[in-house]
Amino acid sequence: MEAINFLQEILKISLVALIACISYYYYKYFTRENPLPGPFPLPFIGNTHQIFENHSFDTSKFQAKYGDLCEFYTGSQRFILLSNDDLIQKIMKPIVNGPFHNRVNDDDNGLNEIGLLNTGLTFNNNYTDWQYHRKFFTKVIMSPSFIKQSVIAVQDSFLEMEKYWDDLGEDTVFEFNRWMKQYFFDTIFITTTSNRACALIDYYTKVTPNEKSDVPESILKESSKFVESVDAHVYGMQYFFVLPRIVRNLPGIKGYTQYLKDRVSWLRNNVDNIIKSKREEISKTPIDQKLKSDMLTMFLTVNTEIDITERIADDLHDKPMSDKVVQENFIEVFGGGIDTSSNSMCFLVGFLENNPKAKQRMIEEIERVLGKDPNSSFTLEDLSKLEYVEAVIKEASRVHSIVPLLFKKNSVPEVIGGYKWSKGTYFGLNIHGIHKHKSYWKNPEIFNPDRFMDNPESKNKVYTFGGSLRKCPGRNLAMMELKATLAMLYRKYDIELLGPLKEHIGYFSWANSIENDHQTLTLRKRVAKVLGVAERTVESVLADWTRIMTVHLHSPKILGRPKFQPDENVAELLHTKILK
Ligand code: HEM
Repeated sequence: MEAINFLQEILKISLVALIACISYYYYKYFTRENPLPGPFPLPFIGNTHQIFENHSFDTSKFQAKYGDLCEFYTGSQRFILLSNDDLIQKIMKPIVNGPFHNRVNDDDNGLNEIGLLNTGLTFNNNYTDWQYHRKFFTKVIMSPSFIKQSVIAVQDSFLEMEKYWDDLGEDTVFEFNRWMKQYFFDTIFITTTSNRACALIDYYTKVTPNEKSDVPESILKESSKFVESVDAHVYGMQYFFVLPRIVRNLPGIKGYTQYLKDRVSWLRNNVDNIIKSKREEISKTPIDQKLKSDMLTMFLTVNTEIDITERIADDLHDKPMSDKVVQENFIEVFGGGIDTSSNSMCFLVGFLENNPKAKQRMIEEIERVLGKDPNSSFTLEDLSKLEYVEAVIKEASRVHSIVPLLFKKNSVPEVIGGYKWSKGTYFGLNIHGIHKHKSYWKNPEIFNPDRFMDNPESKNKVYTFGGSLRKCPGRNLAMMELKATLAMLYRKYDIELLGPLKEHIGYFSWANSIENDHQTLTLRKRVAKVLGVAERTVESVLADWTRIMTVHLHSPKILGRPKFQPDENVAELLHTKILK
């Protein structure tokens, strides 16, 4: 009897606590600053249940129902949704330490839980730290010399991928999204570390389980886990930011929350090992020998006696970077540069295959600028002449925004949309909605790259890479990679799309839409047997990769300088032996 009474008391107290929480939630809701139209939120979860659809974070329906200036809630966090260009102008201004510099609050519990707050770039609210890290990205990734070097890496990765495609044969059905993911992973890895990641060969061995690979299984497994963990990291950023703590810890969801945490922590440990290997490689390099100029070497040598960064450091940051800081920045490159580029390629192929005229015009430009021989190599200068290809990329990213929603918050009270907002208000910039807004775009639903050729000003209205000082630092690299990949694919292959890509839009689709979906196609070489020399080239490039196989993700055995410098070696192969 006593036990029942006790339980009844507990129940009563819980009920009172629940009613108090709900009352407080709605008290805050009904007394909120500048009430705007928007869906009515539920206690604890807000509108989270209305936002998720098909694994997507879809806010366009709010714009359709409530207009260009409206609101929604995730948990108790309110977001002001801005869906036209005029509303975001002030936020997108590049102002030093400006009022909209940060994306999240200093005390964001989700990002804190997964260790992403105030580290690296994306969620770093400490302006001086952010500025210092950003310098590396700007000086390295945006620099023409880095991009030039990357043009070679992209061509090498493509050659490797083609070799696998050739082996699979023309009637094979390809899951293009998966190939693209591995391809961009390998490309980014080699340009940032000078080492090979083996993601392509790992995927190839997965689709051909009966074939024996030269690469040890342990390395392939490691590579797989690395790719999976980068995915978890990108997805985790959004998951922990958007989902309220109470939802993350619900039975059934909690296990997944833990899985994401475990993967991110695996990634950190693994990157630490890569850093250690690189440190050792650097320390074993004779003083009179030039160090490689990859991004990781720059991070590790800054403010040391062997600094190769040409004084990137400043008075505020005159100490070498700790492994922890290097790790965070290094992971951001992967987080920012793989899904975005591979998803872009999938949408590009989807649009081009459904728009034969645009495709034809693009192929003509590629052949005119790069020459008719589909195997000839090209440079950054060549790529810069591909104006129509660039228009195609911009238009595809307009019709299907790769990052459809951006978050910004104000650090001081600000006026937006005619309302004064207290500091710490969250603004959701509905890029998808702005890219399709009828007031700015004629026939916005139609894929028409000509709009960028006829009216170059249109490009200023596209926010593929965001805006403000935080505009994507990987944009030059990404644009080069997309142009190069489109050129290599379309100068050689006829593509048959076997099914439409589902129209996922929304923030979560940034990482996962293509993962949940499958873009299947077949590839047929247009100029099938012209290869001759080049076919041997592919073989020799691969043979060299195999010889330098001791250079892999993080094995301590690789320490010391490999006999071959993969980048220089392949570059030499491509540019001296083959092209001359
Ligand atoms: C098609 C490819 C890409 C797209 C569409 C894309 C898009 C974006 C967008 C929209 C932002 C947010 C900007 C803002 O808040 O206004 C961003 C930020 C960022 N991107 Fe990219 N990106 C791409 C490729 C890359 C690559 C290749 C890298 C790295 C090598 C990269 C690294 C980053 C980083 C580190 C940030 C955070 C910058 C900061 O907060 O200062 N991205 N990107």
